[in-house]
Amino acid sequence: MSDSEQNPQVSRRGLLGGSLAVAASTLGVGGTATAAAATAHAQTSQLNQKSVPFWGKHQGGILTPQQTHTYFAAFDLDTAKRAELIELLKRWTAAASRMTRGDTAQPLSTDSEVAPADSGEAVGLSPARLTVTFGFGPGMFMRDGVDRYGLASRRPEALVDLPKFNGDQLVLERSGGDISVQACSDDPQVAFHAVRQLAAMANGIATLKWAQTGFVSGTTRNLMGFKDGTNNPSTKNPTLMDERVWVGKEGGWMQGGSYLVVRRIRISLEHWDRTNLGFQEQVVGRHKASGAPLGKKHEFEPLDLKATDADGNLVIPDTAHSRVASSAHNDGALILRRGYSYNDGANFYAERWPPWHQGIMYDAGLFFVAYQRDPRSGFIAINKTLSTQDMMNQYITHVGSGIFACPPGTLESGFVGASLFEGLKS
Ligand SMILES: C=CC1=C(C)c2cc3[nH]c(cc4nc(cc5[nH]c(cc1n2)c(C)c5CCC(=O)O)C(CCC(=O)O)=C4C)c(C)c3C=C
Ligand SMILES: [Fe+2]
Repeated sequence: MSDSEQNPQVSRRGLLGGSLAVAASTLGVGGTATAAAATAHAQTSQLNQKSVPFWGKHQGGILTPQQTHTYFAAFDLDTAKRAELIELLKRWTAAASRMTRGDTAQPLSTDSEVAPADSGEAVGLSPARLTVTFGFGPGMFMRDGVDRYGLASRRPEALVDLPKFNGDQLVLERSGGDISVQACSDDPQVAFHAVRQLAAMANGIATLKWAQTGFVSGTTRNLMGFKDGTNNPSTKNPTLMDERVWVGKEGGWMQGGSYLVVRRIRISLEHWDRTNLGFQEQVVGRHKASGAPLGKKHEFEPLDLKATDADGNLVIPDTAHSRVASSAHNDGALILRRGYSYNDGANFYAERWPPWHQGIMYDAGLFFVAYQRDPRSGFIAINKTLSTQDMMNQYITHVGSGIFACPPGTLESGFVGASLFEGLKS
């Protein structure tokens, strides 16, 4: 978390919006209802106008309370020159710091003979808690056996290539990437704007490989209708975050950073929606309405993995998702999940076997996002178990994937990832 992240500041535009709203309520002409509405508006504005500081010990967007929208992008590097890569990271740092405080990506000129340095769709909008989180994929260190930037010796041991998991149906066009950029904001237009500007500024050095949008509701229910994220480790516990999310001294230049694993997981909503409520709850291991573990009343009660019913059967089935993913079932593995639902429309399908069904299938599911100190004892350990034991596998398919080393946060004098290049011979 950036140092001042727990105390987000109201941006310049936020102050303006808030004070205008307060002024409206003071001038209030229509009695209490109008005043109350204006106050409510002022409060909403205050909330939406908040900006999350960009500079700090850790990158924003990891422990930041989850924003409602994401625009994730993976880039491939085209340049063969380290200096150009560094130049890109410097440009991106400056632009991201500007945009997170509600500014344009680059200063605008009034010269009508040149294309605007910012596309402009976020002008006048609040940053809405925009964070931009950068990560480095394996291809930054070595691609096709070539050490393009003299960085191979700096590839962290923990940045492994993800193994193929049981049931994976990964699409290359939605997987991998040399650099990841994840913009999160409470305003989807702001999130897209941020990535769009960074992509434009990368011209000639890096190109967009794939992108994914996502959303989450205030109730935190995913597209299966279940509360998601309940049993996440608490981001309010700094000792736990240091143990499980932030890379420690062992990581060298990555100290203070974190490893990101993303998976585009398609959910067969048509199949799920025809599944009885009772079986849905068995699959997840939790009650649908309350989010409580099976056999319990409240969402945040701990899972009792040993509990049995009157017939001696496990209350939380041995293949229920919550059990199979739990720390207790995975040698203590723990990750910080920050996933988003995605909805990319619907596709026509035609089966080529009797009785030759045709129809429309949603392309929707979960854009799974997880941060951890070490993916080998985090995502990989848990997903090895899930991919072979989870009852939910009847309904989900992993179709996209990526792993990235997200460097520590940046000081105002530096740039994102600066520690990676320290002490390198030119
Ligand atoms: C490898 C890690 C995980 C993948 C992949 C994954 C996919 C996935 N999960 C849901 C919905 C839920 N997951 C829940 C809990 C949960 N999931 C994981 C890990 C992965 N999930 C963990 C570590 C946990 C916590 C387990 C525990 O200790 O209790 C839940 C229950 C509520 C919660 O705690 O968040 C839901 C619901 C979907 C739909 C999905 C793929 C599409
Ligand atoms: Fe899960």
